[in-house]
Amino acid sequence: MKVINFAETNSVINQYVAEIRDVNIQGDRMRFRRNIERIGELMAYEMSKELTYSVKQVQTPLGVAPVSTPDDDVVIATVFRAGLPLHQGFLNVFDRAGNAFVSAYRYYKDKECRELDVHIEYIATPDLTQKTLMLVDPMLATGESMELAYRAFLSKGRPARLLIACVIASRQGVEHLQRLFPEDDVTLWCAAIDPELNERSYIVPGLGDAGDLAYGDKL
Ligand SMILES: O=P(O)(O)OC[C@H]1O[C@H](OP(=O)(O)OP(=O)(O)O)[C@H](O)[C@@H]1O
Ligand SMILES: O=c1cc[nH]c(=O)[nH]1
Ligand SMILES: [Mg+2]
Repeated sequence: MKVINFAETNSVINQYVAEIRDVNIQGDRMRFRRNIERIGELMAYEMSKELTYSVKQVQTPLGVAPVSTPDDDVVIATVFRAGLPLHQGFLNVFDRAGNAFVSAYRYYKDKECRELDVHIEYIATPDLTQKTLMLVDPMLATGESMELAYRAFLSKGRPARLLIACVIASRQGVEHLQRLFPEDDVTLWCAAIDPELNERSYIVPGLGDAGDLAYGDKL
């Protein structure tokens, strides 16, 4: 798997990442969601450069203009709930894309919250056969949710290409995906890679719980 980390490049993405991490700013839920959406828009733009293009002749009122546009049949796929603002950012760019969703939640098996399981309960997707699948989820912590989501989507057709995007990844999550995708035909785009997971499998320094920050506490 190839890894592209936008934190290694100077761009305005870093400003949005700073704001979603900042404990004094992230409490503004609308700003938090919109910042993730904006990161999605910018990532989608960068990822659009990796698609397959061909020249089409476009009839203008005054003549014919050759324009190189993407030919990929894109499906944007995400994981409820935290994935929704990132998904929207991608959809703002690839506005004709298909859309796929799974619900996955991290479930602690013990009272001390040390043993984690991920449950997938709901899936809604178009046929993914021969599609360019963009799997987007803001947090890549252990990597379990991303792997299970991918496996669930595979049961609905084998895509021609897989592109993965997240906002904050942990080193461990990246290594998890590298084991899952040893070939260079899959690329992971992320806005930062953090060094650690804590004992509850949260990314450190990370930003906290992305789903709660975007949509509020849950029981
Ligand atoms: O790599 P992992 O260890 O599997 O963790 C990553 C998952 O955690 C977040 O979802 P969460 O389970 O917090 O659900 P939520 O979106 O409902 O808050 C995030 O959106 C990922 O799906
Ligand atoms: O740090 C983390 C890990 C998983 N999910 C989150 O929202 N944050
Ligand atoms: Mg969460």
